[in-house]
Amino acid sequence: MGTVSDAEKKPAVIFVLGGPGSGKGTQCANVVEHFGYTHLSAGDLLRAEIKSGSENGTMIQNMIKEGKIVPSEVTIKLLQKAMQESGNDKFLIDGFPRNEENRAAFEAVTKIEPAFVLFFDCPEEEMERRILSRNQGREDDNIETIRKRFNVFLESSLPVVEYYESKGKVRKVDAAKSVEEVFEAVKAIFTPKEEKVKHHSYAISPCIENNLTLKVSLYASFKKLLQTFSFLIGSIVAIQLPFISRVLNAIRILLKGYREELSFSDTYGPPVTETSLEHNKKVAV
Ligand SMILES: Nc1ncnc2c1ncn2[C@@H]1O[C@H](COP(=O)(O)OP(=O)(O)OP(=O)(O)O)[C@@H](O)[C@H]1O
Ligand SMILES: Nc1ccn([C@@H]2O[C@H](COP(=O)(O)O)[C@@H](O)[C@H]2O)c(=O)n1
Repeated sequence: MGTVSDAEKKPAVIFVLGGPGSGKGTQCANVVEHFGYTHLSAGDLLRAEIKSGSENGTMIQNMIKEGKIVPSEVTIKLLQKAMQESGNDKFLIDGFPRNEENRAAFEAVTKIEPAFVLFFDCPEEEMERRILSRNQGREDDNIETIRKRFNVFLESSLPVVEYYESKGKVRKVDAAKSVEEVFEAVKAIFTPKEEKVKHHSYAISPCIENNLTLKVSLYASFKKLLQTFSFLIGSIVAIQLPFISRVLNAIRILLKGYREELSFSDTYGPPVTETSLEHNKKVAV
């Protein structure tokens, strides 16, 4: 079996989908910061194309104003160019594929299948509220175009989500919560299973982790040593207990004898020996 050279390796792609204003761009920025992906927003690339004064600029501008979907070949070329220029090999492709044509054309042209689809699920009223207070000067952030975009999302974009759902590739997030809460759910999706078990969801830098591991293993070794030492001392004391008590008893008897001898000589003069008794007898006679 042949090996795949670096040049042939396909980049990892995650499609980020959800209704207009569901928070795709906001969360992609967080994922970039934490997980090193490159964020490519199809909408941003199209808006940049208008600004660049390209021949497609006017057509794109009109489509965006109407909330319509720009032909796939235009968007896919912009995405491919941005991927090549990024120098990265893992991408969050935000707001794409917006319809079945986008999806089929991307797979046919790039031969890339997404690793998964990150889908932000948000009620329409919440999305509308967010877009109307976005204040980024976007031509399509007005109530008339917003309604059109919602219809396009329901009719053309949701079927793409359903397609990937049938392939088991959709990771759905409740996007109606706060930015922080949504990111907690997103983080859980991007954190590999073994990491979650290892760190209980904490992200510890490898340096701190190594340091901690070293300290923990040193402490464990020291504790083991201490346990072995006290076990040894305990065993010696237990085994030698009869001997030790005999020695102590002997010492006690010796001391007792010595004490008695001392008190005898103090009260009655020199200790009574056979010779002195004999001497006393002699003196008495
Ligand atoms: N969880 C959230 N709670 C409240 N406001 C949010 C939340 N997420 C994003 N926002 C705000 O809502 C607005 C839309 O968010 P964002 O631009 O990320 O959405 P989007 O899905 O990328 O939209 P679009 O598809 O229209 O580009 C922004 O002003 C953003 O600050
Ligand atoms: N695949 C796409 C993505 C976007 N568009 C057009 O851009 C508009 C804004 O998109 P956002 O993702 O920034 O909300 C969108 O309404 C479309 O007109 C597109 O054509 N194809």
